[in-house]
Amino acid sequence: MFEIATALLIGFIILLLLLFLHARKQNPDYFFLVGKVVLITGASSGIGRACSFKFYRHGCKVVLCSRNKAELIKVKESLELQTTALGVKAITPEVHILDVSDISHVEKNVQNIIEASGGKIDIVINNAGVSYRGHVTSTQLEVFQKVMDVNFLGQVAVTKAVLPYMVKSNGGHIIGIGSVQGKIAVPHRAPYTASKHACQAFYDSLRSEVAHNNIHVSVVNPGYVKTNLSHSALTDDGSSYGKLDETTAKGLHPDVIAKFVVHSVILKKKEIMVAPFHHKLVVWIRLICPNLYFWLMKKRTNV
Ligand SMILES: NC(=O)C1=CN([C@@H]2O[C@H](COP(=O)(O)OP(=O)(O)OC[C@H]3O[C@@H](n4cnc5c(N)ncnc54)[C@H](OP(=O)(O)O)[C@@H]3O)[C@@H](O)[C@H]2O)C=CC1
Ligand SMILES: CCCCCCCCCCCCCCCC(=O)OCC(=O)COP(=O)(O)O
Repeated sequence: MFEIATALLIGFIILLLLLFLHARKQNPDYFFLVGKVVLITGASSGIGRACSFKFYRHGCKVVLCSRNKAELIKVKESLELQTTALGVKAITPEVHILDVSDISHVEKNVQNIIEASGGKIDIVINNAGVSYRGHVTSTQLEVFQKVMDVNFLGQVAVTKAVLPYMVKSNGGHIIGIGSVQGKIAVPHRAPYTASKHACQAFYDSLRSEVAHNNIHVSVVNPGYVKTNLSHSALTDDGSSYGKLDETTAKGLHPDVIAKFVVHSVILKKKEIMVAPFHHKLVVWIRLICPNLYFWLMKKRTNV
């Protein structure tokens, strides 16, 4: 009887210890971010803009990049009206024009941006992206090329530009903003979902290559988010779709995604999916029961 009670007590103490260690691991240390240099692509709108606010408020130096300088300046001005969290000193944001689809120049352009911001880079948020609405049969090949350039090769080129700096300083964090569509393909999104699947594979491959350099790689996969994404989506002939889809309008607030991006850095998460339960279920169905997934997707197809 005495031995059983002792064994139960020891078991209970071990359980408490494990719970304590787990809670410590999950407890975000926001001070970790203070003074870090964070480069954000697509910072003029939506998720990128929301990330700029979160990292700025945590005391980071945010380097805001996109093609639209006027919009970036507006983001910078709004940031400067903010107070920082944790009572830390704010660092003036920087604004730089960067077109991630200008593939042959992106590496050099990003290196110039890093040098102009002090020659140091701690965190990169590869967020710039464009979506698509159309049918494969009627879509010009140039549209596939454009979506892949912005969403995939753009992220690869920015990553390649920052890696030498991170290797040299023996640390860094690269975050790819993917999508649920990097896990499952849906109809009428062929180039978009292909680009997001490519990114997922790229980061999964890169993660193990750079781990020994103390460089962390996270992929954040959102479901629908209320941004301009459907508006600027490309169509079959390369023109913009120009509409706010109902799915987008009813999507999550970009701040929610930005909060998970911050957590992915602080908690060094390899992958986070920020989506409703039924989206996560379809990802599992694709793995476990592919024929059910094929049937579900056929039902979603407008022909
Ligand atoms: N909204 C959603 O439902 C979801 C979005 N995502 C992903 O989130 C990311 C951000 O999109 P989101 O905020 O929703 O959409 P927005 O359209 O609001 O923002 C897209 C951003 O990307 C920038 N961008 C587009 N093309 C280029 C380019 N060639 N070079 C540089 N920047 C570019 C735009 O800046 P500018 O025009 O100033 O250059 C803009 O800042 C994308 O990767 C998207 O795939 C993932 C899942 C769901
Ligand atoms: C047996 C039970 C099955 C439950 C079935 C539910 C069926 C729902 C299908 C859901 C498909 C998931 C789509 C997810 C799409 C998504 O969230 O993508 C995020 C984006 O990147 C959005 O970009 P877009 O340009 O497509 O707006």
